[in-house]
Amino acid sequence: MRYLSAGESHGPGLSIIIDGFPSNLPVSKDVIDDQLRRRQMGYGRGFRQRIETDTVEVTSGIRFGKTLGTPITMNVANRDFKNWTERMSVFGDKPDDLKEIYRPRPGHADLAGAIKYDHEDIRNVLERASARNTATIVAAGALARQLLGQFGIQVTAHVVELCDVVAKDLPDDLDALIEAADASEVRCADKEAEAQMIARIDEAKKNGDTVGGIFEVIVRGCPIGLGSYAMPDRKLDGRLAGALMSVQAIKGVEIGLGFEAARRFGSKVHDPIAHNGSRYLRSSNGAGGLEGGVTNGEDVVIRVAMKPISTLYKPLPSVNMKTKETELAEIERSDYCALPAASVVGENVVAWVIADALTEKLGGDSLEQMKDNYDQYIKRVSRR
Ligand SMILES: Cc1cc2nc3c(=O)[nH]c(=O)nc-3n(C[C@H](O)[C@H](O)[C@H](O)COP(=O)(O)O)c2cc1C
Ligand SMILES: C=C(O[C@@H]1CC(C(=O)O)=C[C@@H](OP(=O)(O)O)[C@H]1O)C(=O)O
Repeated sequence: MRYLSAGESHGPGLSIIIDGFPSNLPVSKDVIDDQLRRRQMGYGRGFRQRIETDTVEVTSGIRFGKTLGTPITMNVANRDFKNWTERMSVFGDKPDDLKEIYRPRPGHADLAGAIKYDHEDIRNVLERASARNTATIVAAGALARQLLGQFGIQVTAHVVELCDVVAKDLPDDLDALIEAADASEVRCADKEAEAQMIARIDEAKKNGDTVGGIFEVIVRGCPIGLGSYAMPDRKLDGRLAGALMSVQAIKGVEIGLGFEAARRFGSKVHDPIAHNGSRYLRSSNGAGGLEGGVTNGEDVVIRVAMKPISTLYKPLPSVNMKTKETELAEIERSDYCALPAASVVGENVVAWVIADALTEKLGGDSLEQMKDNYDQYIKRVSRR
């Protein structure tokens, strides 16, 4: 499966075209819209989310609520465009009084993008570099989740650290963990930590500053054998890390114990193998469900680090690219913290990659063929 996405943050809208999705999968617009709604939420978001109420418009690839196996086109409108019609006009003339951006914001694509694409007005860079684009990625992930649901695979995420606040008291049971995260304004299942996290966001806002943090994505129900060790680009750990790292502001991905594994002896890292009479299982999951780039039947567990939002209301020094004078960086309307939203993006990105690996494993033309092949495969697995 693959996709191409397009769209500027304050242009008319965003689009995504998905290719390779199997046919005959019942899909619901409500499920997609619900994921889009979740992506907009979270304490610390800026004013933009009060303007937008994201919903998807599907213009190809689905008929009578089922996928056709042909390219699926999904569009998400930018409600804010009505406030930008002249400044973001597609074919109109540039307004004489247009305020252009010349002072790149550290942490953004502004400087490198303006030089790379020969843009004077940095808006030409930031419009596409913006994380607004994650709305379409989430829409694709929301379709993928519906495919995964047919095979009992569930993808969830929750916030484990925000700035220097660490969630400690987390429920062991996954359903309870997710219920608590869903009820939290910062998607953190530890109530005490949640209050401190909210305080950190308030502190950042008060100081014209921003915060990031870490979220964890958990995939339950993955069969053993997704991905492959045979070629580097088929390794599922690399594909997951690559997809997550391509999300705006994501700067680190750990699978299982991740960096902690490097600090321990092997005997305290690797997961002993047992058999309970019907299947192989592990007494620990330091590998995070992936060995050799292949799922091993345990939960896939990934931790993802997001840097603090780059636009600072109390800006850092920059350079005016017109005059080369030292000036403060541009201020663009901005979030203070988008970690809860990023965790929803992460969930959906992971859902996409796992669905891609599943269609690869099972043959992805129709849901029926996938199901037949899944049943056969699971039978074979149970005989090993
Ligand atoms: C959901 C989400 C919302 C974001 N909101 C903002 C924002 O309001 N202001 C901002 O400066 N950066 C925001 N970012 C981060 C920037 O888009 C990102 O840092 C920038 O494009 C540079 O890319 P890089 O951090 O991946 O290098 C957001 C990121 C995500 C995932
Ligand atoms: C629009 C979204 O996020 C935007 C991501 C973003 C950035 O620089 O990445 C900057 C802000 O844009 P604006 O200046 O329009 O408020 C965020 O609001 C969204 O997530 O829907």
